[in-house]
Amino acid sequence: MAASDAIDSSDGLAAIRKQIIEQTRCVVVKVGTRVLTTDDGKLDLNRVDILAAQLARIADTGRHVIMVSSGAVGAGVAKLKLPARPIGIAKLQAVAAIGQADLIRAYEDSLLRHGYHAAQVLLTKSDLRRRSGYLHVRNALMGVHEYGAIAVVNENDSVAVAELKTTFGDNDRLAAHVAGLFNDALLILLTDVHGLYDGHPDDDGSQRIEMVRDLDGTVMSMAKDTLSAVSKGGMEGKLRASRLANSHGHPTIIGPGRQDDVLDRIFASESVGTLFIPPKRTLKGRRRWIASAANVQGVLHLDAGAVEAIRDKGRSLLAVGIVRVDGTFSHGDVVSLLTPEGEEIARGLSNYRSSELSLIARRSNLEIEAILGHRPYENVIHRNNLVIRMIEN
Ligand SMILES: Nc1ncnc2c1ncn2[C@@H]1O[C@H](COP(=O)(O)OP(=O)(O)O)[C@@H](O)[C@H]1O
Ligand SMILES: N[C@@H](CCC(=O)OP(=O)(O)O)C(=O)O
Repeated sequence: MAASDAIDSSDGLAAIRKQIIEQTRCVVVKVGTRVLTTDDGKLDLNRVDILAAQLARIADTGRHVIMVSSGAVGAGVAKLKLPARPIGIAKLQAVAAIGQADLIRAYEDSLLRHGYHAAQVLLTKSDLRRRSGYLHVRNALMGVHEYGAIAVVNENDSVAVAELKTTFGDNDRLAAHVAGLFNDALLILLTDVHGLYDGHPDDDGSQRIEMVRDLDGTVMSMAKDTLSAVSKGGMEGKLRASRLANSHGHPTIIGPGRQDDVLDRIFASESVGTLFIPPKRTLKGRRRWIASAANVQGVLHLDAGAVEAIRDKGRSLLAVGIVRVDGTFSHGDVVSLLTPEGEEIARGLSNYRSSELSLIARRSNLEIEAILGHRPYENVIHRNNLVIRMIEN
């Protein structure tokens, strides 16, 4: 059972926290560059040590613990004594590769003092796009846990060219995707503030929000980021990652990474950071992958009748309701479904490739065989392979 199935959000805050911790079997902790860097720009080995001790205590309870750690670029800049982060992608990639060695060594040294090995896992989003890659990453992370080690994940910066065009990728989001590989997971995003504030964190009147039940536009608008050279995602990125994790059924906590006992306190169910509670209805397994991890290969523009059929009546998608097909895709690829107004309402696995779909769009099932010479499927997307609305990028 996913944690969210049993969380009654009418309970008091303390009871909800307790219930979430009791139900958590897998913990994904993400720590940002700001938390891991000392004032003089070096990798903060003391902070790694403090976090490692707490990760080990959580792992001692039998839970599957995964650390997603930024800081490779920062560590590389410090090691090479560069005056600032380089600008060009190739140089950034090289600096990340050089700094990653220090980062993983710091985790290995610290975790080993508490009886755990660190396992370096470098991922790009494309590793999760194919269903087979998604399952392999999950199996590898399970294997690391079964060997009694703790995975330390970072984006594979030196090869993640697509994500790197303008900036480094976003580890908050990567962490939400990693949590999405498992059931009963809790995502913890550690940063340099105490959680989400209801105004700018530097304003005296701003208050920490303890719990968010519905991560809607009003909550999103609380992010007041002025992005720095050090971190790229900002609070908005953390909120998007929280919403993604929530859509998988995973509670998320944005908490203070520089508080020495932050993880111990979270696992003692204390009111630390901001807790985001998932909705009761969430996605599982393959449908979760379709909605958020898979690469979208094409777009189907639907007419109003098709929108009504799939959204309101729970039907499969038929060719007759497709007005236009964009993109080049194969049978089994994930496509995005748009309303006549251009709004994305669903994603699904197409039974037909794009060249076939362009020919049979707007046509009834009776005509398909005459056009294609065969009709392998009754529908273009079966309702079991269709995810309506609960889409997070
Ligand atoms: N409403 C808000 N509440 C708290 N922090 C906010 C808010 N809006 C923007 N921020 C900023 O978000 C920053 C944390 O995000 P980020 O810079 O990405 O950190 P990290 O390196 O830890 O990933 C904080 O330092 C803070 O200045
Ligand atoms: N992968 C990069 C960090 C990317 C990232 O998301 O950074 P941050 O916003 O500090 O969590 C690195 O290790 O430097």
